[in-house]
Amino acid sequence: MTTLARDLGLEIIYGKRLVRRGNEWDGGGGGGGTDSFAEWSLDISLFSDCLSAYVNGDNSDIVATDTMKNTVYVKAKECVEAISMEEFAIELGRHFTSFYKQVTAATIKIVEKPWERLYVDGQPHKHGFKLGSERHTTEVMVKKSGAVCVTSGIEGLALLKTTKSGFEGFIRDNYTALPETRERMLATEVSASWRYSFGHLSSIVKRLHFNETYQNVKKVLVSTFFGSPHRGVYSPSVQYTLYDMARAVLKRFPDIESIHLRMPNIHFLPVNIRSKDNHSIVEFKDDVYLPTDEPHGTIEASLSRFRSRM
Ligand SMILES: O=c1[nH]c(=O)c2[nH]c(=O)[nH]c2[nH]1
Repeated sequence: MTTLARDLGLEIIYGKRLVRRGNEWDGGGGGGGTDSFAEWSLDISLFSDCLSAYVNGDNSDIVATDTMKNTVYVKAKECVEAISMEEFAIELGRHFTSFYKQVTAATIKIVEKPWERLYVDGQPHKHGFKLGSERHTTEVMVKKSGAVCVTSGIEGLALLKTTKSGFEGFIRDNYTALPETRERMLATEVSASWRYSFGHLSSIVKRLHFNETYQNVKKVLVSTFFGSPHRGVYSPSVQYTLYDMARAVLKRFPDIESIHLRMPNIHFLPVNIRSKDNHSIVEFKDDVYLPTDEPHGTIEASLSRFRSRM
């Protein structure tokens, strides 16, 4: 921030939201190879020394938001091979902060539309995709100094298990109606974001495998939530399971510094129906539930490698 901007209490950020790009990377061979495809929605924010535009109406230090949008397509065109969202965001941040003297930092957020390769009769289709569910996200900040902060994430990872979950021993008072149980359904929609430990563009020397790490983090989250296929794992609360999942990710991936998890507790209510004279019409026997979205519990936490004793 310039001195004048500080005196005015003004912090300047501007950018372009929801820039959408679809990219096909040809597998070669005139349609004979295996094509890749990605559809992304980008938000660009620039921290910039363009005070005069705000204070005097002088636009000479403004990078037009239309130019930001065009930059996305020019940089996309330059990517002749499939690239991860994280690497693309780093490249955009590097461009904005090094090309324009006014731009001190850039934040790029990207959400991927979950197109997945289609399988026909168990065979991966060379150029066919279908829409999946959970979304890969990233947020990258690049500063003019070369400092970089990369987070990746997942949204909408819906998980449900029919047993091996309970909730007991919580505070009971005059307002508590919830029965204790060692047998309930557990359903959630996980949102996770994790921060990588490298902090400077110069430390990014080799091609980074963000897509592979994304897939592997997802696997660790899912397998920790469910446990082994036959025995599963007992969850005494969403809180305990969330912490277990966060710990498993930090343990498995040394280049992840911290992780934030949000796991709503999506309730499936046991159905019990009684007549006016208290005769049971439907009695719940771990079978029929009323699925609900609202209200739901929200359980979240962040775990950081340096503050934990891992
Ligand atoms: O796993 C749970 N954690 C809670 O904090 C909570 N609160 C509640 O009503 N049910 C549950 N379940």
